[in-house]
Parts: sequence; structure tokens; C-alpha cells
Amino acid sequence: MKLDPFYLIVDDALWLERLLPLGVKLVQLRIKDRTDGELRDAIRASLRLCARHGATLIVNDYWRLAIEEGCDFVHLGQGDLDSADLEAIRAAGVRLGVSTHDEAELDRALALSPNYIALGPIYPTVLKAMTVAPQGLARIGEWKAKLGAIPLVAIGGLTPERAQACLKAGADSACVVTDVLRHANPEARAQQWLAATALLR
Ligand SMILES: Cc1ncc(COP(=O)(O)OP(=O)(O)O)c(N)n1
Ligand SMILES: Cc1nc(C(=O)O)sc1CCOP(=O)(O)O
Ligand SMILES: [Mg+2]
Repeated sequence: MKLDPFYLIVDDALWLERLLPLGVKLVQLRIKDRTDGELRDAIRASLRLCARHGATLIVNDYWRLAIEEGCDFVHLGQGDLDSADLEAIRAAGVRLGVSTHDEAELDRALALSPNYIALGPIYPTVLKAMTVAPQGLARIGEWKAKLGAIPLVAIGGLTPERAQACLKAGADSACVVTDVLRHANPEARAQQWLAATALLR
């Protein structure tokens, strides 16, 4: 499976209305502070928009809702895996991306044969408090060597320039939140990301 080299995380389906028409093809819906009903609505709206624009939607954390709403890709972190029903996810034909931050987490992820493995944070991130130090670019090559055919996603503190460095170091896709969503002109910044990753698309 090939992942688009530009992987955008959004916290509201409204972002997808703005950014999918530009050509963004791989998005994660990562919402932390809504009711089940609001989450369901956001997933439904995101699914509609992704279908219209030929983009892949990955739902963060809420694997039950993702199955119920007919999504085909979820992202789970290590804590999420503790309570996830992986058999139900597989039985529903839902693809799985898994976060990793150290060797033990990587071993756990590899045992699940996921559809991608994320490594982070490559650089310091302002989005959330992390308990691990930034990995640095060199770690990407180490991870890639252990992943075999499983795609590697780099995440954490990325900009278009840093994304190019991550892709050159062996990542298959570069994932971002802040650099696009908090930019003064998110549309223009997303275009810069698309241009920076175009050669690998
Ligand atoms: C592509 C990607 N990589 C890592 C994460 C982080 O997942 P997790 O550790 O479960 O933390 P939260 O995002 O749920 O706060 C991710 N969402 N996406
Ligand atoms: C959500 C998330 N997970 C990470 C991990 O290392 O698992 S780093 C991260 C934040 C990524 O956001 P930004 O592009 O704003 O730094
Ligand atoms: Mg999570």
C-alpha cells in the first residue's frame, strides 16, 4: 500500500472543505473534545468530503465509531491499543496505523502487521506534551530498516522543508498539524506542502 507523502491531520471536518479541493489526498480526523453525536457527525461529513475529492480518511482513536460509520482506516496510539478490539477492526476490513516512540512500542506495533507505523516526534511539537525526546532524522532510517514493506509515517514539528528531509531519510509520508492549521494562510501553506512532496506523489 502506498501512502501519499503529505499526511494532514485536522481537528474539524470544516478544514477538509477548505483543504481537500487543493489536492490533499491523505487526512486524519483527530478530535479530542466532542460528544459521540458530534464525533459521528464529523466523521460522516469527513467521509462525504473525502469521497468527493478522492482522499483517504483515517479516523484517530474512535475505532468503534469508525467501524459503525463505514470508515476503512483508523489510527491508534499505544494507549488506544490497550482497549481496542483488534479482531473487530480486522473483521470490519478496517486498515490500521499505529504510533511508536521507542523500540518496545515498535515491537508491539510490528506484531500487529499494521498498514503503517508512525514514528514521532521527529522534532519538538507544540501540539501536545510528549514524554519522549525528539527522535531526530537519523532514527527514521533505523525504523525504516525494521519495517520492511510497512510504510513509515514521520510526525512531529514538521514543516515542508523538514518533511522533505524526513522523506529523504526514508519516511514514506510526512504528517503535520500545526504548521498548516495554525498558519496565517492555511491554504497557501497546504499548497507549499503539496509542492514540497510532489516528486514523491
Ligand atoms: C500519524 C499519527 N501519528 C501519531 C499519532 C499520535 O497518536 P496517539 O499516540 O494515540 O496520540 P493522539 O493523537 O491520540 O493524541 C497520530 N494521531 N497520528
Ligand atoms: C499528534 C502527535 N503525535 C505525535 C507522536 O509522536 O506520536 S507528535 C504529534 C503532534 C504532531 O503535530 P505537529 O505537526 O503540530 O507537531
Ligand atoms: Mg490516540
